[in-house]
Amino acid sequence: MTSDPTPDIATPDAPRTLFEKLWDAHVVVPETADAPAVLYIDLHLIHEVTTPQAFAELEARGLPVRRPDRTKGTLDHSTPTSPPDADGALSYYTADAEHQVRTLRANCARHGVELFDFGSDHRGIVHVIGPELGLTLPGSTIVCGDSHTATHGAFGALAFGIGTSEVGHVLATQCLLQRKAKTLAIEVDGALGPGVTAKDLILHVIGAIGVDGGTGHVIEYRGSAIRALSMEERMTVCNMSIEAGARAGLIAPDDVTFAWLANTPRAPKGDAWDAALAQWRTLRSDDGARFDRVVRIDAREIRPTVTWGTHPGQVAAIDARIPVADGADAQRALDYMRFDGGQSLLGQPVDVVFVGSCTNGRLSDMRQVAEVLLDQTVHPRVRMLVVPGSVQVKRDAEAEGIDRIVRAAGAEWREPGCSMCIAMNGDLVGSGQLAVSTSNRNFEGRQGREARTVLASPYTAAACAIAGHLVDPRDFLQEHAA
Ligand SMILES: CC(C)[C@H](C(=O)O)[C@@H](O)C(=O)O
Ligand code: SF4
Repeated sequence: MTSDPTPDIATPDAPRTLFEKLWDAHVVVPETADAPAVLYIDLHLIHEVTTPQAFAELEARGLPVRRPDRTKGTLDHSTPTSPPDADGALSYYTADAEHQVRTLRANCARHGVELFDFGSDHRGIVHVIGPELGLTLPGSTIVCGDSHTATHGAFGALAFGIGTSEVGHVLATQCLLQRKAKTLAIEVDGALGPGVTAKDLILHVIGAIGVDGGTGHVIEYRGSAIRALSMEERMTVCNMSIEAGARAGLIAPDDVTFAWLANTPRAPKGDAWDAALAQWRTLRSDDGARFDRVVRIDAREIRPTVTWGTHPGQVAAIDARIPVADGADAQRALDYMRFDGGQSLLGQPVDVVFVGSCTNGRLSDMRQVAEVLLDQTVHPRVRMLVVPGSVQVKRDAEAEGIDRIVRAAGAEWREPGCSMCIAMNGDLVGSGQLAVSTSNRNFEGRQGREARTVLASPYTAAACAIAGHLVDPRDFLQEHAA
């Protein structure tokens, strides 16, 4: 990795970065020394966890939702991933979980907001359904009361995760108060090796820049390795921008983006599509545009990468040794993970494997898992859950027979939702158990009390499920191919 800061000089007609173009196009009132800018928001996505108080605030002030047509709701965090019983009843983990769901349903009905409820073909994790429906569009501003809203930046949308009080502001005004962020270009060049995925790339990047490496910045991912990624892989990368502390992540839209969007139900059609496309093609950083900071990464150096600690910056290549603690934080992480510095990651026993989440719960992730699980058996010690990110992902995967491959291997094929990524719905990792997880956070207790999380790619997760311990997915994929 190299890092060369560029001077912060801007003239009115200077070439602009993609972030600056998106920013300029949405400023309603420019920022001053005393006040942040007022930004117009094109799309507000909402879910059951961060909206009850926001709607209550609206009610208390007697305000309507300003743009119900630009607000879309889904149920994902607190939802069971087991199917309804014979009477159609769902088994919620807690009364609170059920209450959140009922509250969002009532709020959406009262304010005329479309909700992708149970029974809807469009329900799923908020960051999976926005893109797959074609709600997430290049050049737009998107907010959601959820930190992984950065995912939508993969389409060249400026997408911020916001807090509950901001959710209230956006519901009431369709605007957001924001200070302009700095820009960080992460240039990844070269080709990824076989068995090395977008997840490994982003874990490697966060390891290189640190969990606060993006603080105060909007990251634009650039370079030949990024251009070569599929749309779903780009979402995996942008999704984890927040884990590097960034306000948002961006990838300039290109033909890969446009081809993906052309197949979505709600993207513009006909003449509106042609007009949109012409505008979308201008959404790139101009040659010579200045970034506040540039970091360069060589994709050829990236190996399958996992976390060994308790934040997403504590990473190592799967075939490397766990680092020896270089301070109290690292030692605490090692103690929590019950790892010794200097040990090999390979061979560490695994109890649970979770495939899903807004990072890796899309069809291509399901396909990679099926590729590894085909004609194999999950190790008897391991509980493996495969949770599609949306109803559509589940249907598409089932149409390809992926559910049958998953079940035949002895893994569970569940209903869509956030599930074990955050364990709010009762899909928990047991105390002290080691989980290999395709999600994005490995904080203490994230997947259950004293649960130990190793973040990994779908290939790595599936290979570990079969082996019953941490393995290099490349060995597995090679054996398979042979
Ligand atoms: C529940 C929600 C507010 C939270 C977030 O903001 O990200 C969750 O999605 C997470 O991943 O931790
Ligand atoms: S899948 Fe996980 S990270 Fe994504 S929105 Fe749900 S809880 Fe948050």
